[in-house]
Amino acid sequence: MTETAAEVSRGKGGRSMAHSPVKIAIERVSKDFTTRKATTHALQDIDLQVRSGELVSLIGRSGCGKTTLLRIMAGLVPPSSGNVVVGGKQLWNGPAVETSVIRQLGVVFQDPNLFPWFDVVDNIALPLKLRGVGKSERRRRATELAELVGLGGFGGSYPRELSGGMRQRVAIARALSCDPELLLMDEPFGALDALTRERMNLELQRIALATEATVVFVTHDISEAVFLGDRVVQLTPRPGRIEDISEVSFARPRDIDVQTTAEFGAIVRHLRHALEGEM
Ligand SMILES: Nc1ncnc2c1ncn2[C@@H]1O[C@H](COP(=O)(O)OP(=O)(O)OP(=O)(O)O)[C@@H](O)[C@H]1O
Repeated sequence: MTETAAEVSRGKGGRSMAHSPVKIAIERVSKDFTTRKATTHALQDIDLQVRSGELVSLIGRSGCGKTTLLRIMAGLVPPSSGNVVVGGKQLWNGPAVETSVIRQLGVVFQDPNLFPWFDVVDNIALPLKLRGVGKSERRRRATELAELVGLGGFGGSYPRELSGGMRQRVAIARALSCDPELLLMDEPFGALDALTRERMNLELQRIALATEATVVFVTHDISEAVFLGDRVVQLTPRPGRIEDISEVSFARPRDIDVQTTAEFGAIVRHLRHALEGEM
């Protein structure tokens, strides 16, 4: 972290996670993809701890391995080496995942992946259905979550009747339906226009504070990363290694106007220079 960014992160009176327990620990994780033609070294020796209730943004140039790292954390792609420990339990056992750990996770991708023939409530309730929760209880919970993500009154609407931002809210509510302790998000707002994205950033912050979820958030957008993150983790180009971790200590809830402050600008500039330095 540069001196400027370090100075910015001190003295803002933001929340400190130093004493919260570690929710997810990534320990010397490396990942190679081997195809018939070549081997791609996607990630190398990633060490990162995210504390309970913390919101960590993950940035880096295209192809540096952000999605791969998130998918390893989500139990979707096994690491080639290293460990992922969630709430003290090992996620990966060779290529197999520990299902009790997976149950602590909620995952949101850029594409909301909703079922077109289910209404909002049924889309949100799907993970509960898969876990055998009874119909009235899952509809009650899904309706509550629809309210939480600002979709009160849209429970009976179908995905085709919703805007992109509303669909993404459904995906977030669905990810929250099983009360995940850890929310993993891969460019969830990447396809939205700038204003909707700004609103969704505020919503996500509100939801994260309300649910006390720990969040890891992948984005290409430096301002979004700084606005949302307690820390911004930057990966190097392939193979992805941790290049920089910047602390962002603005108090929460953050107002969108924080982006106009000199301190915010200084952190964004620091990260932009670090990314440009990699070219
Ligand atoms: N299933 C796969 N098989 C082979 N190579 C893969 C596979 N998945 C990812 N890769 C390679 O791993 C590297 C990292 O990809 P990844 O999608 O994680 O990057 P990223 O940082 O998320 O990129 P972007 O910002 O463009 O989404 C890339 O070189 C990619 O081609």
